[in-house]
Amino acid sequence: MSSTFAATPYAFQESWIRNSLEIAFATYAGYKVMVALYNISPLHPLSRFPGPMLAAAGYFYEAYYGWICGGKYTQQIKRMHEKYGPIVRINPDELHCNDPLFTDEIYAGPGRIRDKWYHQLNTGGAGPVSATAFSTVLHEVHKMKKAPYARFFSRQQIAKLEGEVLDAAQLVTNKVLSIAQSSKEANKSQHGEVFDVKDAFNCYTADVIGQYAFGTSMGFITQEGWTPNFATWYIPLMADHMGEDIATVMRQMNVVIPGYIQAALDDPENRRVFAEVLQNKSLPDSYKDMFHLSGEGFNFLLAGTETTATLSDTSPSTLKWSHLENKPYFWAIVQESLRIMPGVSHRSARIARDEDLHYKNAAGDVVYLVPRGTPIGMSSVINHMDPKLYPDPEAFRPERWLLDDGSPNYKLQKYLLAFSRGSRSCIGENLAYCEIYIMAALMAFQVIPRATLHEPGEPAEHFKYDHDMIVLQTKNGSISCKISIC
Ligand code: HEM
Repeated sequence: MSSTFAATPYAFQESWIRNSLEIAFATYAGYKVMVALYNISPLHPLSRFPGPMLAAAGYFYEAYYGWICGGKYTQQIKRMHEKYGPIVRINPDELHCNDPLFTDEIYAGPGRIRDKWYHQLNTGGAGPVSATAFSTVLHEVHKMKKAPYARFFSRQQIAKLEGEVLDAAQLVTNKVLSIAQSSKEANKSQHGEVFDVKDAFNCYTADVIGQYAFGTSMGFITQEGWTPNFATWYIPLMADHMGEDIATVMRQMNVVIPGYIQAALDDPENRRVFAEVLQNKSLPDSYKDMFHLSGEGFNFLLAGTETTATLSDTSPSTLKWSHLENKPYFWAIVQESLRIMPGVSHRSARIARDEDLHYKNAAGDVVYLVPRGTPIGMSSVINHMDPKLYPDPEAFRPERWLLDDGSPNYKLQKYLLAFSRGSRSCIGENLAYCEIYIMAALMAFQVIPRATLHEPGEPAEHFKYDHDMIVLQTKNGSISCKISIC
C-alpha cells in the first residue's frame, strides 16, 4: 500500500513531463508546417519566382545538398537554372541569378546600398573574423570598416612593394629546384621527389600577405619542406579532425596573428597596413582594438592564401607585373585560369535594401521585379560556364579572351566574378594579380619545362570543380597538383 502510494507522484510527474514535451513538439512542428505553407503560398513576396517547391518551403532542402551531399548545393542550383530559367528561388528567402548581364545590378558599386545577408555570414566567421568588414551586414558600416584598409591594396600601393612579391616568388622557385636537386642526388634518380606544388604556393601567398600587412614574413617559405602552411591549418577544419584544427585556428586568431599585428604596431616606421590604420581618423576607436585588427589580419591570410594559391601556374617574359599583364596572351591565360578556377565557388548574395531591381533577359521575354530587401546572388562557377559568353565553356581556351586583332577583350573581363564585383568585392585583387603574374612567369621559365605531373587520370577531370567548401573543391577534395622536377 505504502509503495503504491509513494510511486504515484513520480508516475504523475513522468506523464506530466511526457505530455508537456509532446505538446511542445507538436506546437513547434505545427508552427513549422504553417511557416512552410506560408512560404509556398501566393502570399509570400517571392511566390512568383520559379524553383522547386521544397526549396521554397524551408531550409532543409538547401541543408540536404550542403550538409548531407557535402557542398553540392551550387550544382543543384545550376540544374534549377536549366529547368526554371535565369532567376530561381533557392530557399524561402533568397534568389539566385545566372545571367552575367545582370552582374553589375546585383554587385553594384559603392553609390548604391548593398547589404550582405546574415544567412551567408553564419557559415563564414567566428571570433574576431565575425567583426571584420567581410562579415558586416550593413552597407554603411562595411564601407567605414573597409576604407582604411582598402587604400593599402590599390594598384599604386601594390606596385610600390612589388619587389617583395618578386623576392618571395624567387625564393619559392629556388627552393623547389634545390629540393629537387638534393632528392635526385640522394636517390640517384632522374627526378626529384614528388610534391604538391600547391603547398609551395600556399607558403608563397601566406608569406607575401604576412610581409605586406605585418611587415614580417611568416617564415613558411624558409621552413624545411612545404608544410605546415596557413592552408593546412584552416582547411581541415571542415574535414576530419575538427577538435585539434579548431584549436589551431583559434590559436592563430587569438595569439599568433595578434603577435604579428603588435610587432607591426611597435614598428610604425615600417609603415605597414595595421600601424597606418591606427592613425586613420575616419575609423572609430572601437574598431581599432586588437580583436578587430586581428580579425582583419586573419581574413587577409584566409582570403589571400588558398584562393591565390590554386591559380599560380602559367607563362612569359620580363618580371614586372605591369609588363607581364600587358602581354595579351599572358593576360588571356590568367583570365582563363580565373574563369575555370575562380577560387571562391560559393554564391554570395547582396541585398538592395532600398531599391527594387528590374530584371530583363537579353531577348526581352523574361522580366522580373526583385523586391527591395531580397537577398539575390550569383555563383562564379555557374556564370563562368555560360556558353553564350564562353562557347565550349569546359575547355581551357585563352584565345577566347582576345579580339580578332590579338588585343585583350576587356569587355569580357567585366563578367568575371572571380573577385566578385562592386562595393563588396575582393580587397586583395591587385595583390593577387601581382602574385599570380610574377609566380606564373617564374614557373613558366624555371620550373614547368622540367616538371612532370603526378596526378591520376585526365588532368581536366582531376582539376574540375565538383563541390564547395566556400573555396572550390574537386572530386578528391582540395585541389592538389603533385609534380616532380627532372
Ligand atoms: C586569386 C585570389 C583571390 C580570389 C579569387 C579572391 C576572391 C574573393 C571574393 C570572391 C571575395 C568576395 C566574397 C564575398 O562576396 O563574400 C573576396 C573578398 C575578400 N578578399 Fe579576396 N580573393 C583573392 C585574393 C585575396 C587576397 C590576396 C587578399 C588579401 C588581402 C584577399 C582579401 C579579401 C578580403 C579582406 C575580402 C573581403 C572584402 C569585403 O568584405 O569587402 N583576397 N575575395
